[in-house]
Amino acid sequence: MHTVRQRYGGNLIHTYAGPTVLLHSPQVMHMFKGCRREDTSPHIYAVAQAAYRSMLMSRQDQSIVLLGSSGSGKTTCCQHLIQYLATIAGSTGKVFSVEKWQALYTILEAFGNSSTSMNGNATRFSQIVSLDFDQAGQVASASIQTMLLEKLRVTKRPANEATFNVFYYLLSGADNALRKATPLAEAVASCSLVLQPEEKQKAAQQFSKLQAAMKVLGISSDEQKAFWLVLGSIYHLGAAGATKAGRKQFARHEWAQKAAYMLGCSLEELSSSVFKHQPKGSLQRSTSFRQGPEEAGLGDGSGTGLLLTALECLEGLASGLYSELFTLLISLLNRYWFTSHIQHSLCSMMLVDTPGFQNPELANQSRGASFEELCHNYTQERLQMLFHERTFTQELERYKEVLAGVPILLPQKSYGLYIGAHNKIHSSHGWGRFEGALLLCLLGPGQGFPLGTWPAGVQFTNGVSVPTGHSPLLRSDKPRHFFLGHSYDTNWVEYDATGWLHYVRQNPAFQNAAALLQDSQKKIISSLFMGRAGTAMVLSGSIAGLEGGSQLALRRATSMRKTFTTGVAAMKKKSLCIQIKLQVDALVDTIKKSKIHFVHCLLPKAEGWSGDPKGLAAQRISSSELDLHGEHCEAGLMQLDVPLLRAQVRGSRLLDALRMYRQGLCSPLGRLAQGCSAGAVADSPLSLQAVEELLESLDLEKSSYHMGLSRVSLLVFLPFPASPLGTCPGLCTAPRPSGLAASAPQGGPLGR
Ligand SMILES: Nc1ncnc2c1ncn2[C@@H]1O[C@H](COP(=O)(O)OP(=O)(O)OP(=O)(O)O)[C@@H](O)[C@H]1O
Repeated sequence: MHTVRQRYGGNLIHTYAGPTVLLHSPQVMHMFKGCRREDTSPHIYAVAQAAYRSMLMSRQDQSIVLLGSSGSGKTTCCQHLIQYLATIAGSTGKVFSVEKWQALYTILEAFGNSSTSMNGNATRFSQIVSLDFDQAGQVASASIQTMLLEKLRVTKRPANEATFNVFYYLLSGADNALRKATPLAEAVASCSLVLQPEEKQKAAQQFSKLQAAMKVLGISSDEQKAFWLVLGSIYHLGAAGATKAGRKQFARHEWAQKAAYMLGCSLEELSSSVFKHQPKGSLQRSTSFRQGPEEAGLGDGSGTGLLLTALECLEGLASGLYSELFTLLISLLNRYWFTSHIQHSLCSMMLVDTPGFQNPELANQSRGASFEELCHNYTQERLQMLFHERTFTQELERYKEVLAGVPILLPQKSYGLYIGAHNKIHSSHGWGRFEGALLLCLLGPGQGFPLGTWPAGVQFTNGVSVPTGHSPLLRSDKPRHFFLGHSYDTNWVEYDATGWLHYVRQNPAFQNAAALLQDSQKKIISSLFMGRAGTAMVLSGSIAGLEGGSQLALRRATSMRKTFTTGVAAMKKKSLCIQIKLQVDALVDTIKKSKIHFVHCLLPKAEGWSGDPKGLAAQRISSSELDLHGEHCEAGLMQLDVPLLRAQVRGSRLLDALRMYRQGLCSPLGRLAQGCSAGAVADSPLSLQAVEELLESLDLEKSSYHMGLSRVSLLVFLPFPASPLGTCPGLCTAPRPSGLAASAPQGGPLGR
């Protein structure tokens, strides 16, 4: 029998396997309600509570940023955070019930998730879910902005990975009426080749769930039908394929004809949207885009060709259609959330969930990582950089005077990112000028760090010196492959740069998708897409969900648009690579204006690690960790991969943060201790005043501390008298509630 140990409210709870202890339930939520951060032990509800309380006390926007590897539980945590806030804060007019949030995630998971080698239901886009709170601390409105959708997944993806869930749901779940209304019969028949019977049954159930969720969030049956038509047309375009040589055209016209019918246009119109405006030229390869990249290839993988192949044109339109559909979906979801009480919102809580670190090797895959995976890793790195800035740099800056003379070892910045754009990568390094330029424009510009030196001759930078024999960028012995050391070299990812030139060029067919939908002869399609066109869709294809609603939502949208429209960005935004960087800039700029709470999610186990300690991933971590391979521990019923966990903890710089904490920084109580340990209290009247100000800035009640001449004493908190969770098995006590009720703060709404 295994013992599960869990701390709640500073009290260790013991329970035994047998009676199930729910870590996430309304009962547990109420244990955290109203608590202060220092009263609670680590739990995702504690983070939600701390952010909520901080927002009520300071009236400052808050954000909760989730970091970690793919499959480490970020989206799951995000859902728990929303459920906590929706339950504890409540909403005006009961508009924002937990059921409605569940409906939102059902829809997002259908259209934005897919099965990857690292996660059976991986998020393939980045999102900011914002809750706007009113004077009473209740949710008054909400909105969602999405960016970095992996739209090319509809046309090409790593071998053995799936496209977006919704395709499988639709093709498995469409009933007779829907099949009659949309010519999906052939598509449904061919889908049965892809899915096993039990998978098909599950997908069909998910389709019913999706339809119900769309109804709950106000998406009408006509609107839904428009969605199924566009999805069906994308599927048929894939089956139509494109010619291998000669004139650029569809390979199988009968499928293209069906796609045109579903889109409400003629075959000629569809054909010209896909292939027109393309310079004539010889075609190198072509096949159906439903194959993997290895099979499909990308015309000019050598980096020398400049013409788009017929297949690339087709990929452009199909991914453009999906991108437009996703943008519309987000717009419709926001339409629902904005319906009520929009004028009264005062502060926002932003929940940031992005696809986690991708490393095919962790899933025992021998392929190199793709460009899309680089983009997700880049986003994670930028968020980690933000963590570094907020946790270390700004904290030290804040207490610079107090800490004068106190030795603080600041962890170095991750240098995997900062490749100087102004340096040239020569072809002698094994990968082409274009791929080098691509990497540089994605990872480098404007970072403003001084130059370092890369031993192999390429100059790049990290803001600190590169340790001898180490480089964040290494050549692979495979052609057009390279390694990038993410998370301070704890997560080496091998990339395959074949065909990356594709991403520095505009694909006109992608741009044609919007016009095709707006000009559709099918009213249910054209009215929907025409209706949403305009200023709200300015960044269509990049950021979705910029419609106005509450003042706070408008402010966020304006801030994001600004990132795209000012300075150098405005001139270069036509480059797809720059667009990716700008999307991440917009994400980071938006949350930077708020108080940020970070949640680091850790992957407990990975196929590519635990099974083979001598695997490539293991060989590329430092020797001190190599010694510990094979060390696994059992916690409860789960096998943990200790070396993998250790690498993640190192990569997230959590230990450095804890060290800072021990030195007296990084938390209200820590800051208090720091005031004492630095000897600041008795040194001078000025220091004394600084400590007083410090204490005032913390939300500690005056009665909970005593300030003397040389030290500050914290008064011992009294234990909480009774448990409200008598019915919850295994939980014997609860955290001490603070004097301030979370949903009804003392001293007036949103105030002290
Ligand atoms: N605390 C947990 N305990 C057990 N399983 C969990 C926990 N959190 C998440 N999971 C499971 O792990 C899987 C991956 O979770 P999730 O999709 O939330 O990860 P993620 O970090 O968002 O991944 P990605 O970055 O790929 O989107 C899911 O099947 C989920 O049910």
